[in-house]
Amino acid sequence: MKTIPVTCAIIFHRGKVLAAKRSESMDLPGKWEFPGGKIEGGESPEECLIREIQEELAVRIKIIQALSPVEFSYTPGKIIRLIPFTATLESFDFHLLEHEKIVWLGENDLFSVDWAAADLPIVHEIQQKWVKLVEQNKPID
Ligand SMILES: Nc1nc2c([nH]c(=O)n2[C@H]2C[C@H](O)[C@@H](COP(=O)(O)OP(=O)(O)OP(=O)(O)O)O2)c(=O)[nH]1
Repeated sequence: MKTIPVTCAIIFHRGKVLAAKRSESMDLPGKWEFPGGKIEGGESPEECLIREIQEELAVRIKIIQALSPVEFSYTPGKIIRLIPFTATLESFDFHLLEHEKIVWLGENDLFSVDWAAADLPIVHEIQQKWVKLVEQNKPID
């Protein structure tokens, strides 16, 4: 069984988190996710995530903490290991280079988008820890 490690960023800003809609040209078209991507040879999960966010959204992030990884299989013989990290923004000029759109979700609308199945346990974890995570992922002025 092949396991593919994929990192993703839960980006907090002003008490909300960023969700991104996968475009028609991506796998799982139309599903919502936390932006990120597959780990490439030799890089750490954190290096991968900083690179992916720059490539997909053209912003810089600061990684704050790891959440619980999720393993999920969409196709027989292939498991995705989704490795989430919370993060804050270090630059703010978004360009959607791959996704169809982005939205900022607050505590009460976390489940208002059609999440990719692998993301659901992560969204539950965020909801459970919401107040603490918002506090821990505030930029220091
Ligand atoms: N980035 C990301 N991928 C997710 C999430 N949830 C989820 O099931 N996936 C799946 C979708 C894809 O099958 C896989 C990640 O692939 P990707 O297409 O984002 O990775 P990548 O940018 O490195 O793309 P590529 O090498 O295939 O071009 O993981 C998520 O929250 N973020």
